[in-house]
Amino acid sequence: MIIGLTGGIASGKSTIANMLVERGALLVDADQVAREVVLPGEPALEAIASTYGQAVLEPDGTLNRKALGEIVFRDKTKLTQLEAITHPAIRERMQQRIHKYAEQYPERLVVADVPLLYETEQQELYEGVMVVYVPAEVQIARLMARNTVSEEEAERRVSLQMDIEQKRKRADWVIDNSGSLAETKRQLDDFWKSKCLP
Ligand SMILES: CC(C)(COP(=O)(O)OP(=O)(O)OC[C@H]1O[C@@H](n2cnc3c(N)ncnc32)[C@H](O)[C@@H]1O)[C@@H](O)C(=O)NCCC(=O)NCCS
Ligand SMILES: Nc1ncnc2c1ncn2[C@@H]1O[C@H](COP(=O)(O)OP(=O)(O)OP(=O)(O)O)[C@@H](O)[C@H]1O
Repeated sequence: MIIGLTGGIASGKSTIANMLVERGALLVDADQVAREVVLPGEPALEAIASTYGQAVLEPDGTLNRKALGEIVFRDKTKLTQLEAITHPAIRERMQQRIHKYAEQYPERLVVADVPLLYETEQQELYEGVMVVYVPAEVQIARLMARNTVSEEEAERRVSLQMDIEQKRKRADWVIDNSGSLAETKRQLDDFWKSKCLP
């Protein structure tokens, strides 16, 4: 079984993905793949440097993610431009990895953590989509704490994605992560049992 895992920024996707891996799922993480396609030598990194300038590179030639984030999260046009550079390569690698896992381990759950799954209309690629839900104000508070950004910056990053209430409505399974981690784990146990996973 191959499922998509999504939610809003800082809603807890990685936290939930790790819990599913502890239970035996195999994970393919779009944020991780997004990091791989911009490693030195990759065509996407060259395109980024020529589009945004040398200031988005570290002295050793790797991507300065914070600098690029500050440019693109401030300007939707620039973010769309970055997505046009990176998304085709991310999507291709994700699909290769997902199908390799599914063929190699047909009895196991394969989870694709894709933050922009609904924004990029990828729901049809999966047998179902699990949405990690927290209200927007919790998202903003957790984002401020994790990334040490201002409330204004956190609100802006949240507003660049589809509203989390919309994602919740489209979900096949909703995990409410606004309570304790133990409560979240209990919901995942119920999901695991309902799918008769080993
Ligand atoms: C701008 C970049 C360099 C900032 O890197 P940084 O290390 O600070 O953040 P990180 O990659 O860990 O992303 C954190 C979160 O930001 C959000 N986010 C990332 N990219 C986007 C985007 N294009 N649109 C909206 N939200 C986004 C996601 O919720 C993601 O989980 C990076 O996010 C990036 O390369 N984004 C473009 C590729 C992309 O769309 N990735 C999303 C997964 S497909
Ligand atoms: N139930 C919870 N209670 C308190 N804090 C939590 C809970 N779940 C996650 N967190 C914290 O909230 C922050 C966001 O969680 P996480 O990094 O898993 O989100 P994410 O959806 O993967 O984020 P991103 O979209 O930015 O990749 C982290 O600092 C995490 O430790």
